[in-house]
This record gives sequence, structure tokens and C-alpha cells, in this order.
Amino acid sequence: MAQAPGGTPNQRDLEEGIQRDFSRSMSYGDYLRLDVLLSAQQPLSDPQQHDELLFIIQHQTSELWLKLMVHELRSARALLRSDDLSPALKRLARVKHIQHTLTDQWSVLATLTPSEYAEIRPFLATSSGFQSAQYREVEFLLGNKNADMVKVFSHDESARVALEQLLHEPSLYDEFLAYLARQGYAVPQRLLDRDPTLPHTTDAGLVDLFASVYAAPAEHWGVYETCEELVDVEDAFQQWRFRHLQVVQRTIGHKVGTGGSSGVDFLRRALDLTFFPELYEVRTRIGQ
Ligand code: HEM
Ligand SMILES: N[C@@H](CC(=O)c1ccccc1NC=O)C(=O)O
Repeated sequence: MAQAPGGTPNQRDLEEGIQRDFSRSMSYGDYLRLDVLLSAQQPLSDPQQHDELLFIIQHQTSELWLKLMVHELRSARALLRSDDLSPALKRLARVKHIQHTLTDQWSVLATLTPSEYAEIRPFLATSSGFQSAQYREVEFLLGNKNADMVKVFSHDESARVALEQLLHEPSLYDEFLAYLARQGYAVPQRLLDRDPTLPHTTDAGLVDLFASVYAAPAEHWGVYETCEELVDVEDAFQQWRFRHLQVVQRTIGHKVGTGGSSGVDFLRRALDLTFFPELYEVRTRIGQ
């Protein structure tokens, strides 16, 4: 058995240089504000239901990852605006990994049985993930604009203002199309002049443009790579939506949601939404 001279068997001795006194210098917990972070789990059930902590932490970790996604997507959008394609792609690659983490983490919540959830559900009252401001920020950044969603945040001034601003700003896709136009690609003018508060809808002229890119990838490598990166992001987003739907279905069946929607049927309709429709339309044209 490994043993340091003079040390306790099966125990690692601390080295001389290791910091032990943080009374006058910054520690791990200080830097990460763990006092704030770890005091934010406040179950409402009384007597406390064992699984409420799981439910809270699953959502809080999701919100932390959503915060980073918003940060990275905003940065990717700004980089496209300044024609810095490669660093924008690096941001999107990170976004994709965050999305996969969010999707994988559904397996933790899926351990919650319907009976266990039924014990917690009354304490959730009218709260629902539908009211996640950061989730809507991600959707708006990717181009799924919906002015009606802003009204849900009239009780929360900072969230309402942030969403209202994003609603009026170009999405990541709008900025990609503006970038393409600056590079000399024939982006239809109507797309460059479009009302950014409305969702983007399929444009046949843009499908033609992407068809020429996919017909000769080597000649359009950066653009081609960006298109595929965007498809990866949409694909990952849909995977998250689908896992949510599956977990909701196995947990509450066809009950109406605490947010007031029909529940599973309402969530299923989100699977028909698309951020980058032309990048899917173009697939039919490849090789023809
Ligand atoms: C047992 C677990 C869960 C159940 C039963 C559940 C159920 C639901 C239901 C029924 C809705 C529809 C809105 C409503 O009427 O309430 C909804 C929406 C939503 N939930 Fe959950 N949810 C669960 C976990 C989560 C988690 C972990 C997240 C992560 C943040 C989340 C995020 C959302 C979001 C963003 C929406 C809006 C989706 C949209 O507009 O398409 N949910 N959820
Ligand atoms: N809408 C869920 C409740 C719910 O899941 C929830 C409640 C409060 C905070 C986050 C939630 N997660 C996702 O909607 C339900 O109808 O059971």
C-alpha cells in the first residue's frame, strides 16, 4: 500500500506549500460566491419532500447553463456582425456542448416517479418553466421571436426589458445573412430589411443561395461550416425539447400544466418550430 514516510496509511499528506488560512485571502468559496449559490435551494414542502431538492437543483443548473448559452450566443452574434467568422464558430461549438449537457441531464430528473412528483407539484402552484426568461432569450437570439412571450414577464422588469430588447434586435441568423450579403452573396433584400420582431419564415431565394454553397463546399468553406454548425445547434435544441416532452409525458401524462397550457400537446407543437428552415430545405436539393 502506498504510504508517505511517516504518514498515515492510505491517506495523502498535505504539502507544506498548500494554503490553509484564508482569513486574509480569497478562497474557492469566496471567488464562486458559494454562500449565495448554495443558500438558494429553499424547498417549500412541509414536511419536506425528499425529491424537491432534486427538482430545484435540476432547474437551477439548467438556468446556469442557459445563462452561459445567452452569453455565448450574444458573443457569436457580435462576432458575425464584425465579420469575425472563425471566433463566432468557436462560440457556437461551445453552445452545442452546453446543449448536449442540458439534454443529457434529463436522465437525472427522469428518476423522479409520477407519485414522487405528485407530492411536490402542489407547492409549485402557478410557476412553470414556461416562465423561464433565459430560455426565451435563447429562443429570441436564435430567431424564434414571439412578442406575446414578453407579456409573461410584466411582473419582472429586468427580464421584460432584456427580452423586449432582444425582440427588436437582429437574431444570430439575421446577422449571418447580413454577413453573407457583405461577403457578396445574393441574399434577398427583403431578408435584410425584415422586421426583426417577427419570426423568420422560409425564403425560397435563400434556399437557392444555400444550394449553391452545398454544391461546392470547398469554394465556400467558412460559410458551409457555419451552416452546418447552425444545423447542429437547431438539432441539439430539438433534442432538448423532445427529452422535455418525454419526461413530462412519463411524469404528468396529459394533465394541464401549472403554467395553464394543455401540457404535452402544447409542448409537442414546439417541435414544429424551426430556427433555420432554409438549412433544412436545402437538404432536399443536394445532389440533384
Ligand atoms: C417533472 C419535470 C417537468 C414537468 C412535469 C414539466 C412540465 C411542463 C409543462 C406542462 C409545460 C407547459 C407549460 C405549462 O403549462 O406549465 C412546461 C414548459 C416548459 N418547461 Fe417544463 N417540466 C418539467 C421540467 C422542466 C425542466 C427541468 C426545465 C428546465 C429548465 C423545464 C423548462 C420548461 C420550459 C423552458 C418550458 C416552456 C417550453 C415551451 O414554451 O415550449 N421544464 N413544462
Ligand atoms: N409545468 C410543470 C411544473 C414545472 O415543471 C415547473 C414548475 C416550477 C418551476 C419549473 C418547472 N419546470 C418546468 O416546467 C407542471 O405542470 O407540472
